[in-house]
Amino acid sequence: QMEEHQSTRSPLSLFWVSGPGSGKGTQCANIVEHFGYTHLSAGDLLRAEIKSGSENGTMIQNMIKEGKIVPSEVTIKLLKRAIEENGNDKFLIDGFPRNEENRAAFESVTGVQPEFVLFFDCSEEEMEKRLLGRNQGREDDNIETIRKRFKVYMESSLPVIEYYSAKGKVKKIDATRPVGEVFEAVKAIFTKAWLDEACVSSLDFFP
Ligand SMILES: Nc1ncnc2c1ncn2[C@@H]1O[C@H](COP(=O)(O)OP(=O)(O)OP(=O)(O)O)[C@@H](O)[C@H]1O
Ligand SMILES: Nc1ccn([C@H]2C[C@H](O)[C@@H](COP(=O)(O)O)O2)c(=O)n1
Ligand SMILES: [Mg+2]
Repeated sequence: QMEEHQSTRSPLSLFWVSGPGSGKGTQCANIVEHFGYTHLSAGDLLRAEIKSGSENGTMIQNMIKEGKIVPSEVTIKLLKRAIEENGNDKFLIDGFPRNEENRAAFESVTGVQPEFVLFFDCSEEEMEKRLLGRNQGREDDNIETIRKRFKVYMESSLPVIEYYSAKGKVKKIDATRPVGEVFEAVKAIFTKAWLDEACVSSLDFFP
């Protein structure tokens, strides 16, 4: 059982919840370079855990192959460690929260609420085409696993987007467009968020 609210730091975090193959990994380098966020992909952390030969490795590998969501306790421990080991105070957390359990557990363990939630809207047809053409040797880039991942996305991840949408926190981008156009839309959102933040700080300064 993880202790709650262990960390004294309260970094700014953004969640990035979108369908498999919608283009998150492709856009992250640009966001890191232009806006200074540290990109943390829950999927990458889980894959690294498999490679490291950890005791959970086989369980994680089997779940990823089946397109299932790994128990929150495991994923949050990895995210929390990555945040604590990093000196940055701005994190873009990709592929998380994937379901209601992920969301509620992260909140109760870290006490952190996302500033906003980035949502790449992309058709299933386009995402399937992209995943089948990805060619990065991922064990879940096969049509059987892809179909399972889409089902889990619809049933478990979309409700999380709806949850944040009701709180006015979702920034939606049409991700079906070419990479450059998607980045232009991303840039507009991050620039606005940056200006809003600067505005709040200057109000603090000149009350
Ligand atoms: N806007 C785009 N137009 C066409 N192809 C794209 C676009 N964005 C990404 N791709 C391609 O689609 C594939 C999947 O992209 P990427 O790995 O970035 O998706 P992802 O959202 O991170 O997926 P996952 O959730 O499975 O990690 C890659 O081969 C990438 O080159
Ligand atoms: N919060 C998460 C994130 C990812 N996973 C597992 C299940 C996913 O299908 C797989 C790949 O993730 P991706 O790289 O596509 O973001 O990793 C999870 O269980 N929980
Ligand atoms: Mg990815």
